[in-house]
Amino acid sequence: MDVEIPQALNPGYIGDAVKAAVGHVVSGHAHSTKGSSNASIQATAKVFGAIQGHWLSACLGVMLQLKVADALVDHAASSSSHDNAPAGQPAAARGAANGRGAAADDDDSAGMSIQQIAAACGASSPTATSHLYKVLRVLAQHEMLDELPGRKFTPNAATVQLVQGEAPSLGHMASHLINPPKWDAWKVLPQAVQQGKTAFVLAHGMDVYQYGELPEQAAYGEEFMKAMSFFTRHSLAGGATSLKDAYDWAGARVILDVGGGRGELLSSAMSWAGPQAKGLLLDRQMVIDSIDIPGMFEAKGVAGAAGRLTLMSGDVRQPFPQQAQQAQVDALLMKHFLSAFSDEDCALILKHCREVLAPGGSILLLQTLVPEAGDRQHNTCEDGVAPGLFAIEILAQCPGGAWRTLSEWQALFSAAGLRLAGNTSVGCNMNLMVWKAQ
Ligand SMILES: C[S@@+](CC[C@H](N)C(=O)[O-])C[C@H]1O[C@@H](n2cnc3c(N)ncnc32)[C@H](O)[C@@H]1O
Repeated sequence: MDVEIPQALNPGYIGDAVKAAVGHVVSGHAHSTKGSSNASIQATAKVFGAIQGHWLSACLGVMLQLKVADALVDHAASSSSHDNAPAGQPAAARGAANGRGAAADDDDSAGMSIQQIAAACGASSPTATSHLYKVLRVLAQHEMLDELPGRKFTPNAATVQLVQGEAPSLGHMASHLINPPKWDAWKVLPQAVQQGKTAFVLAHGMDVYQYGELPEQAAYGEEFMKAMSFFTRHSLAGGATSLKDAYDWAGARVILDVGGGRGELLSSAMSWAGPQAKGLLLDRQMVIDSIDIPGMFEAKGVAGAAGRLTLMSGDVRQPFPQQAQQAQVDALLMKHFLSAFSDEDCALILKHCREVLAPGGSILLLQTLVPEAGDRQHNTCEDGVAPGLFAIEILAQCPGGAWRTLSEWQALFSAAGLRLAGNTSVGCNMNLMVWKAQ
């Protein structure tokens, strides 16, 4: 049924006086036409969208830091276990299934009241509860959770993903990306751009990896690693072609993952390559020390992983360790890794990569591609990742780094004597680029 919205309440309604004023400001003429005023309103809407994106991110930061998603999902799970609803079914869905409606106010299981949430999040003074309510209300308007009548909230599909538990999740990724140390960097972005510096270094006096190695930032470092493990698994999900099908893994006897994190990708590659494959992983010492071989490799069916795996610590700007030099690598993986380095460092790293490749071996570059200039169709990936914005996130954190366009990668690789032998979209935001010696 169509409902007529009174003009005064309709945000799309703009009175004639306002139209005239906007037309005057934009065109410099008092006699604005309808077309020009609409165009200017649309342009204004884009600017407000950009401004408000920053505020929405700050509100999401509140939800993450106060662990609101964890409280809501825990509450829904414990409510579910108290009645005969199917296990794991959220309270709201259960209310609907019972025929009482999800918004049953008197039913403690139909969502959590703002007072309960505030108490669980350490924000229980009346003013804090009122602040939190307003933040959660706007997050509900943006579908991060659902609001019910009576200032109650229930988890939805996004809330469930924002839980920051033991297993790597979108919650860890979101918290990592919008946590205070990163905000410090965004605050000084204008100066960093003007001075050609790295914003994170300007804000903290060190790069993001050095920061994560500080003993007092252990939780930050751990969250970063969980965020990366989540993003690897996520980026390769969905899409028309899977990474498993996009490459002849059976032909890879030796696989090296450079900057491979905790082995999320290498363990999958080894499981696809079969029981004869050997794996090597190169990363920083603190990452190598945190790798759980049974939990990551054996769990994915890489039988006898400990005997087939070589874990190496080192800095990729130095020649790779001896074990890699002797390995004759068939498939050298780099996922969301090379993008952290400047063009000069990339040239050095590619030289080191070439030194360990077997004749005929391939470099498998897995990156989210920034669209080429003028290509507006690929501004946003299927999962909402905007590669051009992520490019700035990396630019702000990693000296000289940025996500790049295909032609920018081609320039770097061809200068290193490598040619593009294949480029396939794999997963929801990822391309597999295969490079071979020219
Ligand atoms: C963005 S993460 C990507 C990890 C993994 N490839 C993935 O996609 O999940 C970058 C990785 O590079 C490692 N790294 C950063 N600088 C490095 C360096 N100079 N030498 C070796 N590893 C480095 C980090 O420890 C981290 O594990």
